[in-house]
Amino acid sequence: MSNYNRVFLVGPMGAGKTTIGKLLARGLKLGFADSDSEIESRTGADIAWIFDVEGEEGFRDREESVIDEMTLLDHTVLATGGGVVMREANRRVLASRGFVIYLHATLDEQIRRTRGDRSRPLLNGDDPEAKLRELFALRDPFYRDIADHVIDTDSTSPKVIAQRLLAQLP
Ligand SMILES: Nc1ncnc2c1ncn2[C@@H]1O[C@H](COP(=O)(O)OP(=O)(O)O)[C@@H](O)[C@H]1O
Ligand SMILES: O=C(O)C1=C[C@@H](OP(=O)(O)O)[C@@H](O)[C@H](O)C1
Ligand SMILES: [Mg+2]
Repeated sequence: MSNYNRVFLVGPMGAGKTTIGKLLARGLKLGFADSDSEIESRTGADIAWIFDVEGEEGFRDREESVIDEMTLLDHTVLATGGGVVMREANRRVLASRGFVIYLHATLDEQIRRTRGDRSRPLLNGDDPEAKLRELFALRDPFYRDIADHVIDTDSTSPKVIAQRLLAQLP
């Protein structure tokens, strides 16, 4: 994989966007950014607080404006949040401004990797598994739609996935 200027990672919660993004950025000698971290630092509050006080729509408004800016950062691997594809404006800028990688994970693996983690407010309800299933059914077609490359993340470590991406990508 050479000559990548802007790489955008999309996929469901637990796919490893944040974890693999950092490793991939190092391998590509690019900077790393995460839209969720940027939203938190701009707001001065964590995502759970934003959902609590401003609701999901408040979070999505913040996300849309951060995505519009961050998709213009050169020499950067950008990890997005799993719900980024729910807004058409985000899909449009992601698809047109850089190389989009869909980190795919099966529902079982999403469940395993997010279990007990209270930092994802959408999974704090009574039935996080049903929620992940519902979100994945809705979002998977969008991830596929905007992806330039899809990689399965189920069966191996973030380090190996990053190495595979470095070797596989055109
Ligand atoms: N390929 C993988 N194999 C095992 N665990 C993983 C893998 N990718 C990520 N994880 C773990 O899953 C959790 C969620 O990863 P994270 O990078 O935050 O995902 P995302 O940003 O896509 O929601 C973390 O605890 C991380 O260490
Ligand atoms: O799927 C979603 O709607 C969300 C995913 C989270 O990011 P990760 O996919 O990095 O966990 C974060 O943006 C927020 O909790 C909402
Ligand atoms: Mg993340």
